[in-house]
Amino acid sequence: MTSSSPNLHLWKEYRIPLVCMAVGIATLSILLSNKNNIAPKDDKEDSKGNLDTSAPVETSEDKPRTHQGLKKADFKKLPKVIRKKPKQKKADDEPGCCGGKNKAEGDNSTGCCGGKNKPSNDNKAPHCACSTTTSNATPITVIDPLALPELVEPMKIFYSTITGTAKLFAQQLYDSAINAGLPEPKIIDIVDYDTEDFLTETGLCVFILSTYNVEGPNDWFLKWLEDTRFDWRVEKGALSKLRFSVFGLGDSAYTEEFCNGPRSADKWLGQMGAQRVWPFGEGDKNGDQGGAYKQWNDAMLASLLDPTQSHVHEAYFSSDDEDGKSASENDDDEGDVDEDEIKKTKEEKLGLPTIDGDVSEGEMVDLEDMGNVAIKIKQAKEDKALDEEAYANQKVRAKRSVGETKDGKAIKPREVREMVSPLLHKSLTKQGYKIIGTHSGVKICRWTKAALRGRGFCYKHSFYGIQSHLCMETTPSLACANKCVFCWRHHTNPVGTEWRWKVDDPEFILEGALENHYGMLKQLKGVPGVRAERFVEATQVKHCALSLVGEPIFYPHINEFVKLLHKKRISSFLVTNAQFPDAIASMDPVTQLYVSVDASTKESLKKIDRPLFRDFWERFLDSLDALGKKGQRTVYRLTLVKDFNTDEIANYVELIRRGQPDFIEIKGVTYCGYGGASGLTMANVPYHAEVVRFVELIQEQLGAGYEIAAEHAHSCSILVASTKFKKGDTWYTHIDYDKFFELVESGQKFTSLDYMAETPSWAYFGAPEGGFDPEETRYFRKTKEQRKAERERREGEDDEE
Ligand SMILES: Cc1cc2nc3c(=O)[nH]c(=O)nc-3n(C[C@H](O)[C@H](O)[C@H](O)COP(=O)(O)O)c2cc1C
Ligand code: SF4
Repeated sequence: MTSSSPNLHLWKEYRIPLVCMAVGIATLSILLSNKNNIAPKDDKEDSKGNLDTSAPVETSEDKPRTHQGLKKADFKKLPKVIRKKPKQKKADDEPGCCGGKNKAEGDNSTGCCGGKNKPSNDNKAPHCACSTTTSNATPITVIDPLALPELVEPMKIFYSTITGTAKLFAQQLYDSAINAGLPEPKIIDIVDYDTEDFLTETGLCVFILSTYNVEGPNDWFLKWLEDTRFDWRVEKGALSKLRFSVFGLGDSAYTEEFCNGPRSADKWLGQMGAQRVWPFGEGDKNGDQGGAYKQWNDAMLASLLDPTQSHVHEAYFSSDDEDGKSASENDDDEGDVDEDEIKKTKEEKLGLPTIDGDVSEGEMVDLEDMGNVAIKIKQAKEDKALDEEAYANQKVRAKRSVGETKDGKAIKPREVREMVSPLLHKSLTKQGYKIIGTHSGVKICRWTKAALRGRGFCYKHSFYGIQSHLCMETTPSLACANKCVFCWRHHTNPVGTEWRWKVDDPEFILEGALENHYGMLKQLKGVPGVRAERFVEATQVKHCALSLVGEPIFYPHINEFVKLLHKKRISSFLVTNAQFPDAIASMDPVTQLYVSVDASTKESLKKIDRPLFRDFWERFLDSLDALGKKGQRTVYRLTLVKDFNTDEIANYVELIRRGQPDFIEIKGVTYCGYGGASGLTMANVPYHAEVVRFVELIQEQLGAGYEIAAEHAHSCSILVASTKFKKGDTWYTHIDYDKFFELVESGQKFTSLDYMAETPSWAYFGAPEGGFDPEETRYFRKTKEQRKAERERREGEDDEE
C-alpha cells in the first residue's frame, strides 16, 4: 500500500460534502462580486498572449474563476470608474439557461430550464442554478482588473533629465494618475534603477526621457537596452511581461538627432516583446513641449481608463498589421523601413493627432508664414548653441554617481552596484570565463591547451618568446568604453565611460585569477595528448596577458595589480583600447604595453569600435601621444577587418609616426560567429596573403626605421619592428624576462632596449617554418573530405575483421 491510501479513503468518505462546500463558496463569491460591481470574465488572449481589453464585460453569468494572485486589497485599489451600460441581453443569450424552452407545462416562472440544469445535490433552489441570473436587471460594468493589470499594480514612471523638464512631466503624470483614482505611482530617476530589473517587471512602466547628444542620464539605460536587444542569447520576448509607453523630450534644432535616444528606447522595448500601451510621444523644446506632453499624458491615461477607447491602441498595435506582420515584427525591421514613416501613416490612418505638433507632410505652409519659419529655425539654432555652451560650462554634469543637485542640495548617494550582473555572470560562465569577484575574469585560451599537448604556441612565442602553457589570460575589468564590431563578447559586456561599480582588491583578483586558472588547467590533466612535463611547467604561471576582454586600464588599481604580478615574476602584457590617455600616462612600466589601433580615421574608428565617448577620436590620438612618451616597450595592435579598416594606409602610417611604437602587430580578424549587432561574416576575414600585402604597403610608406621582422602564419599575424631591435641581420624582438624583473626591482629608469633578446630564425618573416617552432608537432585540422576518407577506411578495416 502506498502512503496516499488513507487520504484516498478520507476523500471517498467526504467527497460529497466537500463538493457541496466548494459549490457553495463559488456561488457566494459570485454574489459578492456582483455586490462589489466587479464582474469577472474569462481572459481573452490573442495569439500573442495579449489580453483583449475590448471584449464586452460580462456579469454574473460568467463562470467563477481564480484571480491569478489578485488580492482583495488590489480590488480596493481599483478606481470606481463606471464604463458603459451594456445592452440588455436576451434570455436566449444566457449560457446555461434554456430561456424557458425546457420549462414544464404550466410553469410560469421566467427564464428557467425547468430544473434540468440544476446540480443534482441542489435541493434548495426552487428551479435551477440558472434561475438566479438577473437577466432583466441592468448590470453596471466596471474595469476588469485582469484585463487592465496596470490599473491594479502601481505604475512606475521613469524619467531622465539634466535640466529638470522630464522630472516635471513625471510629476504631472503622477498627479493625473492620483486624480484619476489610480494606485499611487512610483517616480524613478532612470539612473537609480538597476536595468536588469526590467527583465522581471510585470507592471506598466512609463518612460519620460530627455535627449542628450553628450554624456547623459540615458546612456546606461540605452546601452543596456541595445546590448540586451542584440544579444543573441537573450530570448526575443525577454520583456514580454512589461507594458510600457515612452515620451521623448528633445529639440528639433538637433535635426536628425531629434529625440533619437527615446525613440530607440521605444523601438528596442517593443523588439524585446514589451507591450506598448500607448504610442510614442515627443515634445519639442523648440515648440510647445509642455502642451505636447499634456496632450500625450491625458490621451494615454484616458486610454488606460477607458476600455471603449481600447480599439484605438489595439488597431495601432494589433498583431495583424496590413503587411501581415505583427507589431513586434515591425519593431524588428532594421534599416530598410523608415519607422517614422510607418508611424506617421498609421497615425494618419487612425486620425490621431501628431503629438509633436510638427507640420505634417501633407500640410501646406503659407508663403507669408515662411518668414516666421525661417526666424524660428534661426532662433532654435541660437538656443541650441546657448544650451550647449551652458552645458559645457556647467560644473555638475549628469552622471550616475550623484552627489549634489545643481542648487546644492545633497542627494542620497546611490548604492554602488556590482559590474557583473547575474545575467552577465551566467552568459560569461557559459562562454568558459571564470568570474573573479565582481568585475574580473579569467579564461584558458586555446593555445594554452595546444601547448600542453606539444602542438605549438601562439604568435607571442614567435614574436616575443612566450610559451602559451605558461601564460594566464585575465582582465581586472570586464567593462570597457567601446562596442567593437569584432568583440567576441557578443555585446554582453558592461560598458561605461567611468568606473561606477564596486572595486575589488588587486590581491584578491590576482589570487582568484591564479586559483581559477590552475583549477581549469587541472581539468585538462586527463585530456589525451597532454604532455606530463608541460603540465608540471604550467602549474607555475610566468606570463599574464591582460587582454582577455574589457579594458584592464579602466580598473582603478591597475598599477598595484601589475606590481603584484611582477613581484611573483610574472610578466605583464597589457592591452588598452586607447580611450583613457590619462591612465596610459600614469601607468607604471609593464613588460609590454599595447594600444589597439582598430582604424586610422575618425569615421572608420567610430564605425568599427562604436565608442561611447563623444570625444573618442581626441582620446584616441591623446592615447597614442601618451604611448609615445612612455619610453618603454610599446606595441600597436592592428586587427584587420576586410571592408572596415583595410584601406587608408597613409593614415595608418601617420598614426605610427605619431606614437612611435617599438612594434606593430598586424593580424587578420578571427571569425567567431558574430552576433547580429556586428553583421560581420567570414567575408570580412582577410587571407594571410592579404594581410601580408597590407603590411608591405605600410612598410613601404613608413620607409626607414621599421621593417617586417617576424610572422606566425598559423594565426595570420605579422610583426613590424623598429630597426632599433635589429643588429646587423639579427632581430632582437624577444624578451629577456629575468632581466626585465631585475630592472623593475632596481627602481631605475629603463628602456625597451634594456631587456631585448634574440629572435629565433624560424620566426623570421619569410622563413619556411612560417613562425612555427620546429620543436613542436604541427597539427593540421582534417578537412571534411579527409575525415570522411578516414572513416571509410576504418569501416573497411572493421569489415575485413
Ligand atoms: C547639451 C545638450 C544636448 C542636447 N542634445 C539633444 C539631442 O541630441 N537631440 C534632441 O532632440 N535634443 C537635445 N537636447 C535638447 C534637450 O533634450 C531638451 O532641451 C530637453 O527638453 C531637456 O530635457 P530635460 O530638462 O529633462 O533635461 C540637448 C540639450 C542640451 C543642453
Ligand atoms: S598570449 Fe594570449 S593567446 Fe597567447 S598564450 Fe597567452 S593568452 Fe593565449
